[in-house]
Amino acid sequence: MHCAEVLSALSPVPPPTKSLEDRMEPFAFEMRSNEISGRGLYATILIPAGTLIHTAPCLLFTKDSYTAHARHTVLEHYLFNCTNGDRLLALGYGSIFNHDETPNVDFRVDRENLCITYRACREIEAGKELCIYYGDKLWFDYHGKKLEQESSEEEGENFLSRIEL
Ligand SMILES: C[S@@+](CC[C@H](N)C(=O)[O-])C[C@H]1O[C@@H](n2cnc3c(N)ncnc32)[C@H](O)[C@@H]1O
Repeated sequence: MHCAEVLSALSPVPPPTKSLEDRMEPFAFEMRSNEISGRGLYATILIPAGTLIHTAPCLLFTKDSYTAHARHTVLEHYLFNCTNGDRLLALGYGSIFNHDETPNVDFRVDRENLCITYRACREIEAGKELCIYYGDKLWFDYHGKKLEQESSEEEGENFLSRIEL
């Protein structure tokens, strides 16, 4: 018996059922782009209400580092608010959910564990875009609606702020 066969007999490793590429892709959604809202996430299967769709690990920007640096960069439109003024940048697909005023995905900001979870808040048909609610003050044209002007004190207050655990 060759050495490799002995090792294989001692600790058999089941062959992978999917290619590495398939295993790295999300299961229930895919990313697509359009000219109006850029990249977004779309259901590839029927997603039942309450399904955990994604957990995004996050990078922390303290309130001070946000105020001094991040708010002056493209990150301003990607950061999620924490109740203490800190901000989280969602990694993975967490920053790709677009906004809808009747969202089909709810999110929870978990400052302690530095993650954000996204759940279907109703049943979502295959092909539908997965959207969250950013808040009342939008900084982009939403279906032709007038944009709210930001005041300096309020800047960021309603952006991507939802429920913090
Ligand atoms: C958190 S990012 C979402 C991902 C973004 N679409 C991308 O390609 O990076 C927020 C940005 O997406 C765009 N966006 C999100 N929801 C939108 C909507 N309903 N209509 C138009 N643009 C939207 C805006 O440009 C906004 O600044």
